[in-house]
Amino acid sequence: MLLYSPPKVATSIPIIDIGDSFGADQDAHKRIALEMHKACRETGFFYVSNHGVPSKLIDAQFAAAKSLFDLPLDAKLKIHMKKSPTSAGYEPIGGQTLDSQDDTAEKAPPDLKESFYCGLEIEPNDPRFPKPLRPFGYNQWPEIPGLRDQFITYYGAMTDLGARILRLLALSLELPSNWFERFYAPAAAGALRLIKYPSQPSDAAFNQIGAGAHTDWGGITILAQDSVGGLEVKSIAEDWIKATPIPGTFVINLGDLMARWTNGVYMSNLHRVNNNVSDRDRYSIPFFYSPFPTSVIEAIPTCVDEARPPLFATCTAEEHLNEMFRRSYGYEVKTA
Ligand SMILES: O=C(O)CCC(=O)C(=O)O
Ligand SMILES: [Fe+2]
Repeated sequence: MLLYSPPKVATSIPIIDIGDSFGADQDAHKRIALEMHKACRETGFFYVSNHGVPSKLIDAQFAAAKSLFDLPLDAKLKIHMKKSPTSAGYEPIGGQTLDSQDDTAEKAPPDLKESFYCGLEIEPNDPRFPKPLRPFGYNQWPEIPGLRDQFITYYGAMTDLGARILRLLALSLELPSNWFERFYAPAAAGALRLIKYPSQPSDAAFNQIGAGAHTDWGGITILAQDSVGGLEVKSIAEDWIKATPIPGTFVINLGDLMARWTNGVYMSNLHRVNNNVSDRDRYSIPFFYSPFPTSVIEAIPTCVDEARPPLFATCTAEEHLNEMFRRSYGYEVKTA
């Protein structure tokens, strides 16, 4: 059983080298898992280095992002996410208010960002998806040569890395390394997102920033960010810590479903993006690696005991994600 002790105040986000997870030495896997365990209790954020994703592939994904956002607005609006039954596509500036998770709080202004989502590219008659299901298929691609192939390759690299990190997280919770796999079958729910944050204008509304404070909703997030900076993470002492860009790393953070699985032992932490420090646009590429929508999420055995009864009600992955989508976009996803 994992003994619950109060988390420490973190002043920085650790860099965890996961290179040894590619080798066979199980003790090395456990050492990495222990580092993750600490980070997940302190902030729910860590960087990974030696992750195995080629820098060329990441650079090409940023180039693809730039070419997409450089399209004229009318070309982007033709692939608006509201036109896809799985909400894959383009989100214009002001389309989402991430600081909206508390349904009862005063509404924050919408985010100063534009974005694009794609899900898993599927064949038309894939028996796993008889009806539209987020985030599977119904992707809308802009007319940019090679863009779809680039996305599919990057998406594949992200699902491989996501599965690797989940195996380490399972070890970090004293579970067999394949423990999470059943929840990611018959397919992992991976949502690949591109975001462009304009430099915040001086006439932005009070409290209007690139992305308002929010937690991520799903399993884990794998974030590639450019060199501009602006991502900030809440510490337990209620300070905001900068997740400064570090070349060769991804930022990993845990979503709400991981907090539910771990009965709150691991943190799904608040974060926000503030692009008021530079006069440059900022680009980022989050990949949300979540369980299959119908997976039932409840506290895992190593995180519950008499002194720490389950904190969250049981839910399906889809119920939680759809509710959070509704709060931040102001409409319901109409998938099966
Ligand atoms: O752009 C970033 O650095 C973070 C984006 C983010 O938090 C999100 O899309 O959930
Ligand atoms: Fe986020």
